[in-house]
Amino acid sequence: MEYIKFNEARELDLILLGRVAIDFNPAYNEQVKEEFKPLKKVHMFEKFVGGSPANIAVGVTRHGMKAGFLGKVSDDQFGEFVVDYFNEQGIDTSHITKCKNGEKLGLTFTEMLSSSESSILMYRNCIADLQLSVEDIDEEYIKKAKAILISGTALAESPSREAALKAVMLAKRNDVRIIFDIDYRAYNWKNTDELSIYYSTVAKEADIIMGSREEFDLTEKLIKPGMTDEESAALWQGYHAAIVVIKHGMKGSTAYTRDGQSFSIKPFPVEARKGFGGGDGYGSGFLYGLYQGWDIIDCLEFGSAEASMMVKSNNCSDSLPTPEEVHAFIKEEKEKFGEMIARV
Ligand SMILES: Nc1ncnc2c1ncn2[C@@H]1O[C@H](COP(=O)(O)OP(=O)(O)OP(=O)(O)O)[C@@H](O)[C@H]1O
Ligand SMILES: O=C(O)C[C@@H](O)[C@H](O)C(=O)CO
Repeated sequence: MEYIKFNEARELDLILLGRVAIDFNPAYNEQVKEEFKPLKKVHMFEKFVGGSPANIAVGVTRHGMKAGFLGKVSDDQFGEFVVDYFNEQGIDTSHITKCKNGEKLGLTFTEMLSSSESSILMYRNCIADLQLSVEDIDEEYIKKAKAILISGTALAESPSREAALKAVMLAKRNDVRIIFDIDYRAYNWKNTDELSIYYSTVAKEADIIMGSREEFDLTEKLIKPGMTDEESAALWQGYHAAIVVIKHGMKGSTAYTRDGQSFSIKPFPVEARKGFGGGDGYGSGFLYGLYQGWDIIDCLEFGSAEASMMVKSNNCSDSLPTPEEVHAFIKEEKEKFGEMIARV
């Protein structure tokens, strides 16, 4: 069954809007094998593009999809690094602009303490990505896409908040599907009422909503707190959502479709290096499957496999796999643990 229809005539599969940053992760390669350790003890870092929508842009592009990015970068070498990296990947950068008042890209230092403990130290003063403004949102560009993905981080502050809302409105009137990745990052928000106001505004317009249970709770705070997953899915499907994906970390995740069905998947067991990046692998893989017209359970399995591959890796962007690599990973895991390893 087809749950969502994309306008196939469109040149871009997906435009992603929002956060791009620089990740500094403890170096890990054959020459420099840094083990798990507190951040203060780390001597060498590797630099990567980071930020959830940026990572998903890389992920879907690795899968052969045509993506564009709508965002703001710093007018310095880190900004150039992002644009160069995106260009090398084949992401359309025509609508990435430079900040004019010295705002800087966020710097994220990841602490990897053990396979179940990781955290980030974030430098986000005078931040570039939240400078995206309504002038940057061009209707002609939005019209080129089958879908737009809004990262919830973009709603944290003006002027990015209005830019994201404008993009949603223009998508709506131009037959562009809206994907809302709630992408809650506490460091961006002043209070949870604001968060519920803006998240729910976009969720009401979205065709696909993806988030963790905690993220749905935050979104629903001013509507009806304490809902079950089934109640949340029904609420958003009462607006526009055709698919609502609710994640419960290691317990697994479920996609609720508008015809009242639900499909669940568990993570593939791996030795994780960090918790970050799982959601971006999941989103890239799930969306790829959806664009291929796969059954929802296959999209979920692919997303879950890609998530497991990403938590195992040392970064959230550069290691994003090709479809062949994800298929090979799934095959290997099934040979080891059985056909139903991730399926519920
Ligand atoms: N330790 C792990 N082992 C295997 N898979 C994992 C692990 N941690 C997370 N995942 C996978 O990653 C998915 C997304 O993880 P999580 O719920 O933490 O999302 P998130 O907070 O959106 O992640 P991100 O930091 O990338 O935004 C999970 O649903 C699961 O499939
Ligand atoms: O920005 C973060 O919260 C973590 C980043 O290191 C990472 O690139 C990411 O965005 C994961 O979703």
